[in-house]
Amino acid sequence: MKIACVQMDIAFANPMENIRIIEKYTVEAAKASADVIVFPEMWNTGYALEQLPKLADENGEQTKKLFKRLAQKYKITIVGGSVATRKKGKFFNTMYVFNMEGKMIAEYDKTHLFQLMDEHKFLEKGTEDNIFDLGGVTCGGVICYDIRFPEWMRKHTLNGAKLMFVVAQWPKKRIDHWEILLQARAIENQCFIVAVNRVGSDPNNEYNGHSLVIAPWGERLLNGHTSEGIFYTDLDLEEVEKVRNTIPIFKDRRKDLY
Ligand SMILES: NC(=O)CCC(=O)C(=O)O
Repeated sequence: MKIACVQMDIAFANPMENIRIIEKYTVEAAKASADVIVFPEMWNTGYALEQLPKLADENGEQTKKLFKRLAQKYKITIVGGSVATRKKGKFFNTMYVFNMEGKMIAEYDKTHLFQLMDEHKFLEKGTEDNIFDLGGVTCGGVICYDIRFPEWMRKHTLNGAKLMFVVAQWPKKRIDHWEILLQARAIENQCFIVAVNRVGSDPNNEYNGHSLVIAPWGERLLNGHTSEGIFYTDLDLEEVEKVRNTIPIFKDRRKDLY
């Protein structure tokens, strides 16, 4: 599975410009024969939370139309980062996943809202997990702050996920937490993690990428460091079973105790 990780800058409060960037990177990934492309968190608006009433995507319609068209045209699966949406008058931070036939296979609202960036003042919490199938591989997807909740990632791996996608706008000042938490989540769940963060800045934060791909044994297969651009990785998903057979944590865990 060849995966394209898009470590992009995000134009603040400018969805049209961000759509242009998304399309540009999708063309580039298709030319490189990637199977899957992954975008960062809230790529349509950035953290322009106060402007959501005028900027949020109503029922995600604009994003869904875009992803359907791009997935079909370029024959690529889209793990769509996340976008600011409005549903029934409330705002959410929503991930959409489209397969290469252009069919939507997942919709997930971020479940843990990050108070330090004021999400709780503007957004609603999601209530469902996020499991989907990519060519016979069970995958999961979470958003940024969600990775601080090991129980949430564990729930996805207990439900079969062998590959977890993480999309983020994780600021530079806590980038060491990002790297350590992701590596721990991969090791403790014995799964692949593909984690995409943005670069650039907004009025409140600076972002320095460090998109990571981590193997189930914990090796870092890719680090986007600080550059803006697209990074590719090829995953051998059989690694998951090998690691799970070597140290069988899913068999050894004490369901009778916790
Ligand atoms: N956008 C986010 O959820 C940021 C999470 C974050 O920075 C953290 O430290 O956690």
